[in-house]
Amino acid sequence: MFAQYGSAIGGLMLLQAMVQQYFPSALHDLLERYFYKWVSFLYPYVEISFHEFTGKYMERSEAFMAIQNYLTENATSRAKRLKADSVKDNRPLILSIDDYEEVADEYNGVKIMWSLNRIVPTSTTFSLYPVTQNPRYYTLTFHRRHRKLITQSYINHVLTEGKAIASRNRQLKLYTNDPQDSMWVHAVFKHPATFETLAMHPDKKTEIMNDLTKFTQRKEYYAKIGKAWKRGYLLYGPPGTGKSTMIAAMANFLNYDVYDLELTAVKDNTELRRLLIETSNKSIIVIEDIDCSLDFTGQRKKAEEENNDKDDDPVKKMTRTDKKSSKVTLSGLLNFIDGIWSACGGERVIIFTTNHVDKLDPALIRTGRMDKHIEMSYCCFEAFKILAKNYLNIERHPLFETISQLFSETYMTPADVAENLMPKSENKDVEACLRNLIQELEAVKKKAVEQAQLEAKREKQEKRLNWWRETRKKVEHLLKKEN
Ligand SMILES: Nc1ncnc2c1ncn2[C@@H]1O[C@H](COP(=O)(O)OP(=O)(O)OP(=O)(O)O)[C@@H](O)[C@H]1O
Ligand SMILES: [Mg+2]
Repeated sequence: MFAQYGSAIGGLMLLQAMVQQYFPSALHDLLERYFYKWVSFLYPYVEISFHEFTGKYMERSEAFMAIQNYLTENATSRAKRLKADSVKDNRPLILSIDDYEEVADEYNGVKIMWSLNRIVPTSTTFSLYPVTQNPRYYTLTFHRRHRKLITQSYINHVLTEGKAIASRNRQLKLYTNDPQDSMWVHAVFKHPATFETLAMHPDKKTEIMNDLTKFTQRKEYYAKIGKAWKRGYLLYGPPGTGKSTMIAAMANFLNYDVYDLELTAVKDNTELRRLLIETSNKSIIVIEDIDCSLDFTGQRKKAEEENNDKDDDPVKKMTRTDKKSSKVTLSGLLNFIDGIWSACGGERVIIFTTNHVDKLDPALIRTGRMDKHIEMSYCCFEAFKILAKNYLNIERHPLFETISQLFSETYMTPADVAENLMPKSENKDVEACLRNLIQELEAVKKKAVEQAQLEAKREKQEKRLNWWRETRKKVEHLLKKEN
């Protein structure tokens, strides 16, 4: 049908060229007007082009990329000529429709044609296009009676779907700020941690996952209340309880890039602002160990540091110098977090981690700044079961009862539990690993009991000493009185 219409249009084109050459201009204008009426009468199809490069500086068009993703996923199975794109990092081969190929799509029962074409230059001129080949463009063809549906709904559907596919398939990146030139440098982010493998009570895990999902779906809500589309998490807990693992699991869950911001490498607030502005949408900004990163606690810490200056330990000295040379302030950081992203739009998660939540300035952790405080604590039996599944591929075992009892009596970090569950040699079986853990748990429990006894003894001695001191004071007082 398209071919028949095409030859009819070709005939009309020839006629138009003859008219231009042989008829006077007044008549030629009149005929041209009718020409377009005939064309639209004979060819009831509407065509829309989406070019690969657009704008003054010929940037790659987002719409073009979204359409490419959409067609690759939805329509390539129906295309006859496909192009295989080279891929890195063992990712699956990407098949997209080849140049000058057409594919049909259907939307609400309406047939739509897509074709991929290239612009053929009329003369050899200097090209602004960043590729040596002729730039491509997609043409969308549909019957004019569906104009409203296509322009108001279908195109939007293709672009949204295409962007979602890109976000699903994109390679996550891990950025870190380079202390030399204070720029973000990145590597591919490939951390195997997921919420499934994270050892934590399932209820707590579900709560965090729901919180993240709700956040990603609330674009309109944040716009309505006039707040930046961001969410702040404070992860706190002893070393080895999975704070960094949780960040990786969040990044994999949300499919967000991670920006690991090393505050001690940031010179001043201006630099901090630039780094924060340069972060992309859909990203997690991480500031680890905030209590060690900066002089967050203000005056209280200064006094402490003056005392510490007498300390000659070279490592401690170096960290102190780092802290002093960085002029980033607590208020600067908080203002940026609140201010910049209100203007930047885009969804961002900011995560602070600390081992000592009690040492943080209340201004930093007050509600509104950090939306959710997550305690990463010692391993419980529920969390152990996840580690046992990860490391030993078991869901139950007769020794679980003993282990459950021990977890209710003592503390061990998930990192230590994981370490003890790991088979140390080839011939170690599941039971040997579990017995190894039991032995370690018992040793920790014994140590804790001994520690507690020692503490109790010390407390008792202290009390006795105090009683003697008091009594001596009283006796001395009485003797003085009598004299
Ligand atoms: N909750 C957990 N679930 C699964 N693995 C864990 C968990 N916690 C710790 N691990 C294991 O222990 C290792 C260390 O944990 P991680 O680095 O996440 O601890 P952390 O809380 O960030 O410690 P730090 O305070 O020292 O930075 C991880 O590589 C992981 O294998
Ligand atoms: Mg960590």
